[in-house]
Amino acid sequence: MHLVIHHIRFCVKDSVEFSLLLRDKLGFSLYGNRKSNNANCTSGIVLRHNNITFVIDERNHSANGPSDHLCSGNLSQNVDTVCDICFACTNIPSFFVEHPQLTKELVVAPVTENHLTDGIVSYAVIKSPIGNLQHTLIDLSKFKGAFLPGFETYDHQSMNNYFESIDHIAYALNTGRSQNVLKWYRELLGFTRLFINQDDDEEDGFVVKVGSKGMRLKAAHASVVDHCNTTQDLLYSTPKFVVCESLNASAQSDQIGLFLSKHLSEGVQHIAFKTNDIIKSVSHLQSHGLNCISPPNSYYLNKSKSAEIQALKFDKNLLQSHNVLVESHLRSCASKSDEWFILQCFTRPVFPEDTLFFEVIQRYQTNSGFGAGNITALWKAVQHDMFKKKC
Ligand SMILES: O=C(O)C(=O)Cc1ccc(O)cc1
Repeated sequence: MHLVIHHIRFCVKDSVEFSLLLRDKLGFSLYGNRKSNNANCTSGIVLRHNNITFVIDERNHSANGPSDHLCSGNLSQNVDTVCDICFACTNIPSFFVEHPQLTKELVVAPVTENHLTDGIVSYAVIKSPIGNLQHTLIDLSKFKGAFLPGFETYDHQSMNNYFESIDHIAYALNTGRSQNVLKWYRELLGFTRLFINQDDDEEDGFVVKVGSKGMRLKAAHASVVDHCNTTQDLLYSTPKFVVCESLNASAQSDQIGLFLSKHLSEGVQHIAFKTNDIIKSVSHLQSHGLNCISPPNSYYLNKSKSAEIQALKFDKNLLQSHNVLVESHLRSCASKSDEWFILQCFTRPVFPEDTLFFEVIQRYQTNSGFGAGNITALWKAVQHDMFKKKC
């Protein structure tokens, strides 16, 4: 099954406030709203930024949204959170036939076909293996309407261009759970393992260890189809997940443990936006008051990092003032084809519970992996940032 992320749905206490943050600080535009008979309804705000679409719903314990489950529901959340990652795909009925393991308990809404004036929409909703998160599968190949049935859309000329698409989504998991979560995505949605970098071991994943603390990371991506033109196209729109677990099951003293205790379950820890000009993107965040995490002081002072930055012909001061991390592989001679670099910057958490954060990533000649050095630097920076209040 070929999957593309259609939208990500959030469930928050105050949808207007979170939408304002996304609009003012991250440059999202208002694209639509869920139609409602209630004039005061603030749920179902649709925001767009290039190829990224978010739907913002409000937490609600008494009513769980319209009963048809079409990109709604799962609102009974105790904290602000990502509650649904919706995949556009085709052939949903055969997906269910091929996966008899999808028992009733795992299906939130069975395959439903809606015949509308704008065409036909088929969808189903399944529970993901992760905490409070569900996946909507939606087939819009026979739908000619704007966004989705049940939503009204607006013209949005003021489209910003700070981010192009979603590069990857990271999940925070309980210790020991990565293998089962990846197995679920492999067996049900046909994901394949993606190696984080050359130090990633098939079984053990990529381990970051600083002192007695650390985390284990593994990654996977959805299968790619062969009707795209280039490998670039293939990975561009393909969902990619990174799963992260603490090395220490009882730790609340690390960022994964702290996420789990504040989020009250496993869930989406960060969403990475791809850009082709990280300085422009981060300048926008900074000038609109969305702070990014500063790497440790020693990061830019390190001699080999300075040499790496110089070899890439980047301005070290500019990178430092924008809190941008750098990782590269440059060949000094012969073929330039295996040169690559990754530039990354991470925002502070955006929810009141200090859970979800965003990442901005710029890639050159690498579509998938993550630099070992950048991950370790981020781990140190986040540890410092999250726990300095407690010191
Ligand atoms: O580098 C990335 O973008 C990753 O996704 C890896 C990662 C995952 C979780 C962390 O807390 C820090 C880094």
